[in-house]
Amino acid sequence: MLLLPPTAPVLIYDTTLRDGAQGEDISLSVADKLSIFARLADFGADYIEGGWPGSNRKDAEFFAAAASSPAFPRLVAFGSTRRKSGEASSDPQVAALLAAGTESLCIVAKAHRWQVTDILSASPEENLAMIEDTVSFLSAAPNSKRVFVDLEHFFDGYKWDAGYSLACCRAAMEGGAASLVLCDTNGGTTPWEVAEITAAVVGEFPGVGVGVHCHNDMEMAVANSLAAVNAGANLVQGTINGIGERTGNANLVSIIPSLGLVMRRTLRCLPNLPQLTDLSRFVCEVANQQPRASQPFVGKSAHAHKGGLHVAAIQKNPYSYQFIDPADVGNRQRVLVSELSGRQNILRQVKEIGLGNEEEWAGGKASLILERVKALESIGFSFEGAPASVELMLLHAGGTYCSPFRVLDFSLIVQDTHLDSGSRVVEKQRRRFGINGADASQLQSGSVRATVNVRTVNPKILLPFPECELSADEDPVIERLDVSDGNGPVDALSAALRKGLEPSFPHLRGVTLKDFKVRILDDSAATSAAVRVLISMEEESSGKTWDTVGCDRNLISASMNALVDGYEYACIQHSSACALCEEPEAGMKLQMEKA
Ligand SMILES: CC(=O)SCCNC(=O)CCNC(=O)[C@H](O)C(C)(C)COP(=O)(O)OP(=O)(O)OC[C@H]1O[C@@H](n2cnc3c(N)ncnc32)[C@H](O)[C@@H]1OP(=O)(O)O
Ligand SMILES: CC(C)C(=O)C(=O)O
Repeated sequence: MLLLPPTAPVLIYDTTLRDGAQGEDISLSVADKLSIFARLADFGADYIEGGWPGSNRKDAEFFAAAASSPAFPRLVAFGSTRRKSGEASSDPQVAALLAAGTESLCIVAKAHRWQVTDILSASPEENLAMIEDTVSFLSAAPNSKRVFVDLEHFFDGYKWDAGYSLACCRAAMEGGAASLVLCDTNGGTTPWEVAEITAAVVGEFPGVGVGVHCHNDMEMAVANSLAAVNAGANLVQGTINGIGERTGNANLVSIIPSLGLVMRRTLRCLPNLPQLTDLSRFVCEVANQQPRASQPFVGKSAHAHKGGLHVAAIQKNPYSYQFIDPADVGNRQRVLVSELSGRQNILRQVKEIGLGNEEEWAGGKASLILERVKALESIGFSFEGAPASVELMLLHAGGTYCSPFRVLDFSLIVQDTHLDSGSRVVEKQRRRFGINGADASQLQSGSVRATVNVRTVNPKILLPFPECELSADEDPVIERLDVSDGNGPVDALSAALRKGLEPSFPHLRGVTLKDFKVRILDDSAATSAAVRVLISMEEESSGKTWDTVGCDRNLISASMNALVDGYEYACIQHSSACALCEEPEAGMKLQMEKA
């Protein structure tokens, strides 16, 4: 039987700054912690565990620095029970906890008989005394208003000796604990065990706040947290993106929308749910983690539809293949184009780009593009990671669009002149690194020079240049031959192409090549295999990024194709309006056709 009515509020207790920081490769500076704390407070987390002030200087400094924040009352300092055979009043770690000055404190206490005797090497009775003494000492301190007790190994302990684990709860309550937090410390408990045990604790301590803290070792941390709430828990501990010790903690980014949108529980942060995606990405950024595309709710792929049947259905009703509106969590629906697409995938893109003439597209053009996509994917292209290339393919097929430039030819010279005759090239190159002090700059050997011949629109006929009138000897289309050196072939080609384009499209100066990925498609064919190149570019001023694809047996040609798409997409991001014509694209087409 549930103690709390189904709509009862659930408290969100974030431990990103404490348990999250226990994740491998996560190291947060005081400034990082302060920035995450501020975001969590804005988002509406009820409690924010800031760290363990008795553990290290950085955590102690964090609490001192956070004291001036208006959200300080929601900050929780974490520590443990006093050491065995000591007193809470003289335990330095307990003192550090109080020195943090927070209204809320949290202590970890062992709640598994075997862990107490064999790991803590204390008697079961001593452990109970450690819990009660520490909680009552902390609760009696002038500023501390609430003490959470994290009952470590609780579920395993309950299965081992339920009477003892419940005695730990009782000791905490007698000390004055505000909430009993049941922990699946090793992450090996199933959701049905969590539900049964939580219900038993809720039944044993009616009216007492019961929380849950789960680890993800069986990938059950979210399910276990929700099961505990369903069984009567009213507080969930977890971290943003599920970072934490070993395989991580319960992921609040999944728990919060599940509680709010599916289980219909009242949450303080619910009105801010549309900030969830931003919050998740912000924490990734600060914690130096790559956002996971498949992350539920907030990942890039979380609402991306690929299968043709799915896309056809969501055009009729988005809920045919999604259970929430992505905007509820600050994310967006996406439709991918690939060999698994149907006509509706193409028509949806046509609509999104705003190509117009949708009837003509539905009447046959969409099928032609679909066939082209399938044919190209069968020889190695992949369009789902390159939506800008798809958009350009559609624009070109649209009939009114004309490329802002054309590459007429290009060449590359790769030269390494520092090689001794008779020495193997690789050995000579490796020797350059020396034994000590090799650094990345030494990875550059030889030189690369690219030449690109590009035809583009004379900048004089492009806005914002006012002089539309070209003199008789001026051509509306110019051809430029540009040469550039680079760190590698792609860098050199990219630089030479930009040189040719920048006079007509000055905004390209703010565009950078962000990522370059090469995939060998048939590795058994070794150097004769086809290669696929995916390129990401970013416009600094808007932060907009786009991805393009190229495929060829020749790595350089594949790269050049992806680069050309990337720069073409960049050129059309801003008005390249032709001053000779009201319609920019048609005007451009006219000029290019004249040439
Ligand atoms: C389940 C969890 O995630 S709990 C949080 C875990 N987080 C962390 O450990 C991060 C912060 N930790 C630290 O900075 C350090 O480990 C400290 C400061 C806490 C302890 O470091 P040290 O004082 O050097 O302890 P040391 O590494 O020698 O051993 C740990 C001690 O803690 C004791 N201990 C472990 N759990 C508890 C507990 N719940 N209550 C009291 N003491 C405990 C151990 O028995 C051991 O003491 P012993 O050697 O006397 O038996
Ligand atoms: C301290 C507690 C909450 C913990 O991290 C665990 O038991 O996993």
